[in-house]
Amino acid sequence: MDFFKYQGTGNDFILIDDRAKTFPAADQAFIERLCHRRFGIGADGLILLQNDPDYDFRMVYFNADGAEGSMCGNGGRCIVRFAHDLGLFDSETRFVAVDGEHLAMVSDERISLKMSNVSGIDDRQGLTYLNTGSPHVVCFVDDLESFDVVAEGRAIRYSEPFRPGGTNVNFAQVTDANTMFVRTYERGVEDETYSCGTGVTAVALVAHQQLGMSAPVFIRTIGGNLQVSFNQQAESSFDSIHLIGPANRVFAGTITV
Ligand SMILES: N[C@@H](CCC[C@H](N)C(=O)O)C(=O)O
Repeated sequence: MDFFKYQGTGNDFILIDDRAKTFPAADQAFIERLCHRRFGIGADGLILLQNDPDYDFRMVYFNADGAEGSMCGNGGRCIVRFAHDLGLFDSETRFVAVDGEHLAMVSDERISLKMSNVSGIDDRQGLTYLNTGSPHVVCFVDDLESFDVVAEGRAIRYSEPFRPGGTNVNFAQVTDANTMFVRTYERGVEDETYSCGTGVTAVALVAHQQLGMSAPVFIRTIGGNLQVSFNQQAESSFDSIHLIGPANRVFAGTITV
């Protein structure tokens, strides 16, 4: 079975062309092993590209723990680059994922992915929570470089307000009038990732609502730079949300296990 490794600002994924629908998608232990950084290929997640009668393709996402996940923004940008590399479309595409329809545009350097609309930014026991296709908490901190993202993120991820499903946790620091530095603890990876697309999208919307930042918000992550544009419909409702940044193939290989 052939696989392709892609990364989007350091969030890395195993991509499988599963248009024949032969991949063992129900085998959580197998997917977890493929994502394992020592016993497998190593990745934050695994993504299947499947046929769909109404779209250019269907995206099925699995977290590194092998369980099928919610929407993955960086994975969405990577599967768009993968589909373009496969010759499935020229410059614009329309695909379907767990949270519905997505449009995307490809340029040489960047992928612009239209995210699902967001309605509602909640306060859960003093923590800011919203869903951008995946659930996210957003916390503003002062010295993010030295912040213990894993310990602090894990504590929130498993805390009572977010049971039973948990949440991803983003820590953000203002670096200038329209730029944030963001680090993310990711549910289902159960570690800090180099970036999280639905996470930086959540941070951008909260930065607009609470700090007055205007679209597009520029986000620096450990893995690279992203941009989030959006339209605010009402107090905490947003549409025309686009996650913009690079996504590239790293290598290809064959699964023999
Ligand atoms: N890295 C992804 C988020 C993937 C899903 C997340 N781990 C979850 O389980 O909610 C992204 O780029 O959005």
